[in-house]
Amino acid sequence: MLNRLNSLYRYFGSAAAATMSPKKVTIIGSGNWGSAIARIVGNTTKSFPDQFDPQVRMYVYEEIVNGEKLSEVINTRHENIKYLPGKILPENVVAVTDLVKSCEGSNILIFVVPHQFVKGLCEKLVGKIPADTQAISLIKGISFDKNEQGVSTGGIERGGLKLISEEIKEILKIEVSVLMGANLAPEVANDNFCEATIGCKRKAEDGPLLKKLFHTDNFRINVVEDAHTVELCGALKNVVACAAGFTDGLGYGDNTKAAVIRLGLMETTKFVEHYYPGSNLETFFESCGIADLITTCYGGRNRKVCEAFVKTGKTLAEVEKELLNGQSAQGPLTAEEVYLMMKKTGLDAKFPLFTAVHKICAGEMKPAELVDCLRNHPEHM
Ligand SMILES: NC(=O)c1ccc[n+]([C@@H]2O[C@H](COP(=O)([O-])OP(=O)(O)OC[C@H]3O[C@@H](n4cnc5c(N)ncnc54)[C@H](O)[C@@H]3O)[C@@H](O)[C@H]2O)c1
Ligand SMILES: O=P(O)(O)OC[C@H](O)CO
Repeated sequence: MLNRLNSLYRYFGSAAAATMSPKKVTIIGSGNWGSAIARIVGNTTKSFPDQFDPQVRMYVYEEIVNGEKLSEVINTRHENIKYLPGKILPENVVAVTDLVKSCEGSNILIFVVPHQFVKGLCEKLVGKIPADTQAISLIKGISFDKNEQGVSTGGIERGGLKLISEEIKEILKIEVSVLMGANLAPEVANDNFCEATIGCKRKAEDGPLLKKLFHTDNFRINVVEDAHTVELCGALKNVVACAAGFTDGLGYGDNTKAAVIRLGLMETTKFVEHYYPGSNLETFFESCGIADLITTCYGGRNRKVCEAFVKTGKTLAEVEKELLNGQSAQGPLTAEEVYLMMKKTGLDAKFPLFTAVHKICAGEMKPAELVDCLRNHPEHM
C-alpha cells in the first residue's frame, strides 16, 4: 500500500513538475523578422525565468556571409549581419543550424520563415518534437496545393487553400496560434512603439503565456480568439501592398493609395467571410487588420519591390534580388496562390483587386490597367 502511494506521489509529482517547468522556446527562422523577434523573445524569456528557459534556440539556415558562417557570427558577435545588421541580439539567443536539434525538447516553436519553406521544415520535424509542444506562426502567407480540393471540415470548398497554421498543425499534430500586426521588422528592432495581435483558438489556456513571451513596453499585444481572421489579414495585406506599390510606381498619390487600402480591406473582409465564415468585425480593427494594411502599403518590402517593378521594367525576381539582399517579398507568391484558389472556386471576378495584382505580377495585365480595375470595382456599383 505504502509502495503504491509512493509511486502515485512520484507520478503526480513529476507530472506537476513537467507542467510547471520553464518552457523551452525555439525560433524557426532567422531572417529580418525572425531576428527582430529574437531580440524581444530573448529578453522576455530572461525576465520570466520561472515560465521560460532563458536559452532561446534559433534555427539558422546556414549561409556564408563575407566569408563567415552566419551562425558563427550570430553566436560570437550576436548580430545577424545579413538580415538585421547593426542590431545586437541578446546573448541567450543561440543559433543552431540543425533544425531537429534546434527543436529538441522545445515546448514552444515560433515559426518565422518565408511561407514557401514551411512545409519542408515541418516534414523534417515529424516525430521529433514532444507531443505537447505548441507553435505560434508569425508567417504572413497561405499554403496552396494545386492537387488538393482543400475542403474544410465545415464543407466549404477552398480550392487547395490552407492557412499556414493549418499546414503546421496537419503535419506536426500540434496546436498552432498566430501573431500578426503592423510590424515592419526594422522599426520593431529599433524599439519603436507598435502593437500586434495574437490569434489563439484556446485563448484562455494558451493566450496568457504567449502574451508573456512577446508583450513588452514597445510591442503591445492583444489576444483574440478569431485566429483565422488574424492570419488571413496578415497574408492578404501583402497582396494589397503590391497594388499600393504599383500605384506608387505609376506616380499616383496618397488618395489613390487610400482607395487601394479601402478596396483591399473590403476584399479581405469578403474573402475571410466566404472561406472562413464567422469572423468578428472587431478583428479587422486590431493591429493585424487595418493597421497592418496601412504600414505595409507605406513602408513595406512588397510595396517597394512592386514600385520598382513598374518604374524599372525589370522582373519582380530581379528587383527583389537588387533591393532586398536575400529577404523575400511574399505578396506576388500569395497573389498567385489566392488567384489559383479563387479560380478553382469560380470567385476570381468577385475579387478584382486581388486578381489584378496576380495578373500584373504574372505579366498578363499592364500595371496602368490597375486604375481601371479600381474605377470599376464592384464596391462602386
Ligand atoms: N520582415 C518584416 O518586416 C516582417 C514583419 C512581419 C512579418 N513578416 C513575415 O515573417 C515571415 C518571415 O519573414 P522574414 O522577414 O523573417 O524573412 P526574410 O524575408 O528576411 O527571408 C529570409 C529568410 O529566409 C531563410 N531562407 C532562405 N532560404 C531558405 C530555405 N531554403 N529554407 C529555409 N529558410 C530559408 C533565410 O535563411 C532567412 O532566414 C514572412 O512570412 C513575412 O511576411 C515579416
Ligand atoms: O515588408 P513587408 O511588405 O513584408 O511587410 C512587413 C510586415 O508584414 C509589416 O507588418
